[in-house]
Amino acid sequence: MLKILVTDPISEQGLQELYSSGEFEIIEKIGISPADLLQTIGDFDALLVRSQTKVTKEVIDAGKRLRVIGRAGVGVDNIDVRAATKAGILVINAPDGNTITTAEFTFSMMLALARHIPQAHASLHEGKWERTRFTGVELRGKTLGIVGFGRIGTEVAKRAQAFGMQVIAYDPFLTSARAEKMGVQVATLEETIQVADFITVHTPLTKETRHLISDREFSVMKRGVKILNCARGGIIDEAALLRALEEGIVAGAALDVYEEEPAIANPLLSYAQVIATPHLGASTVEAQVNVAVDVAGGLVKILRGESYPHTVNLPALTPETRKKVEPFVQLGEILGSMAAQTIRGGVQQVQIRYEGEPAQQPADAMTRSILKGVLSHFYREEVHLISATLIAEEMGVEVIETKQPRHGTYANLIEVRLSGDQGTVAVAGTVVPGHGMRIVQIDQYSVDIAPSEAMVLTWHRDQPGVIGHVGGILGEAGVNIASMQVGRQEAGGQAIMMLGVDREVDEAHLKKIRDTIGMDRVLYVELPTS
Ligand SMILES: NC(=O)C1=CN([C@@H]2O[C@H](COP(=O)(O)OP(=O)(O)OC[C@H]3O[C@@H](n4cnc5c(N)ncnc54)[C@H](O)[C@@H]3O)[C@@H](O)[C@H]2O)C=CC1
Ligand SMILES: O=C(O)C(=O)COP(=O)(O)O
Repeated sequence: MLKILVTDPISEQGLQELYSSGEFEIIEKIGISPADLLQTIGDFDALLVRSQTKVTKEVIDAGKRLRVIGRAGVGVDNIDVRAATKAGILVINAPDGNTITTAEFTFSMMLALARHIPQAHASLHEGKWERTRFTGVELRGKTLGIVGFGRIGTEVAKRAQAFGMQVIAYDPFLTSARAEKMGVQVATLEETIQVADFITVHTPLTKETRHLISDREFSVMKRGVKILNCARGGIIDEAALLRALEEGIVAGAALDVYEEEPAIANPLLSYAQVIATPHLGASTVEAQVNVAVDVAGGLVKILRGESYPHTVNLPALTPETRKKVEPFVQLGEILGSMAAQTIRGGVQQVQIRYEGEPAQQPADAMTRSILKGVLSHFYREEVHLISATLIAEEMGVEVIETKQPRHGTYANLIEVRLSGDQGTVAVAGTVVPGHGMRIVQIDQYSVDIAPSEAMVLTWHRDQPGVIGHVGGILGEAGVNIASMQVGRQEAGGQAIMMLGVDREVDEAHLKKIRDTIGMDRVLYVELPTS
């Protein structure tokens, strides 16, 4: 039975999805220590976390059986996604379930910041009645700068507009058409933070967004600006925020997330102008049910071999697109594998040409599959669809894709051309509806043969008797020939023979074939046909 480890608090309703399927053994070890996690993870096929568990490279390396990591929420910065990708482990999340909750939370923080509610509450609890000390400001008429205009940023903008605020936003993916539709001004980061009275960040934490707001950015802000971070600790440089508070640039900050969590000894917490919560943005009953149900459903699907839309390290396809690309994904791996087994020496470049039908589809899944087929013959470890692109990049293999409309015999065609230190090889194939895959070209030779799990390829001079002779040797080896195809450019010239065989051919008999008169090269290849 597949085993799922749960290490952060996940809503019961989500876990119920897993338990009720009856297909998995579920072990809950909430708050497991990093050392225990390293000890334990090796027995599990899936890991389910929120933001507390740090899924480091060490954890991933120790997760020998791990196939999928599920994140009940949005941010995956607590997971070493690159290491997971390299290891062929799928990372999935649940980005839709906590958007409204987090937007509402951000807005609550903005109101609290504008009206000093936490400070006034604390003062009254201390027995003080300080009515003038906590005079605030209205949101109406103020400008809100939103950095990161994705799901949450967009919902925060809608709420701000309802409060009569002007919204200016910076997001590299925000088009002016969308901004206009939303009634939002699109701007650069600098413009956004320069004019805003309130600034809120809603990007993920990545290499690019770490310390996106630092000393330089604080220096251009309006004096007395109020700033919020309900996204991720580290997007705002905490040391720079401290300096900006000291200098009076920032009049107030609302923080839900910190560079280090739990943020027990964070110096920012000693500032009266800083209001702070312990990473509560997504903590509502509704959001926790939503994300847990979504991600648990995703784990079930992935472990059953089905698809789930929110894959972090593998582009997701709609069911219709998946149906269309699936045959080409299979063909791609076979072509890649065939090309890799026929090229002499190593591979430095993979050129892929999609023609006709596959050219109309997103190439990613097909390209990954081709790379898997190619790299599996050169890489020391197993190559997965998830890891193929990253491994090609790490091996320094250049990948070039081209797409073109149908212009020849075939309604669909994929050509894989490999180049390396000792030469080039090109293999092309097509999918014939109702008849399956066909290999239709090897280098300069046109052929037409169904790929089979085991094949013998010979390059020889076109002359009488070769086919019979090779057939005789295979017969002597007890190897049945299931299919055969010969290609040549001209009578008596160079030719190729491709034989689909029912089982492996041993080295001794391959050598006998090699010793046949006129034979240039003989290869036994195995293709990933199943
Ligand atoms: N405090 C909490 O409990 C919660 C925090 N979050 C955090 O909020 C983040 C955003 O969540 P969603 O809006 O759902 O994600 P999203 O993916 O819908 O939006 C993120 C946006 O940031 C933009 N972005 C990326 N790099 C950028 C850059 N360098 N500069 C400006 N914009 C950039 C993207 O284009 C995208 O539009 C999550 O990644 C997570 O870290 C999410 C939920 C709860
Ligand atoms: O979804 C996110 O990115 C969050 O930050 C929520 O984190 P949590 O699941 O509450 O630990």
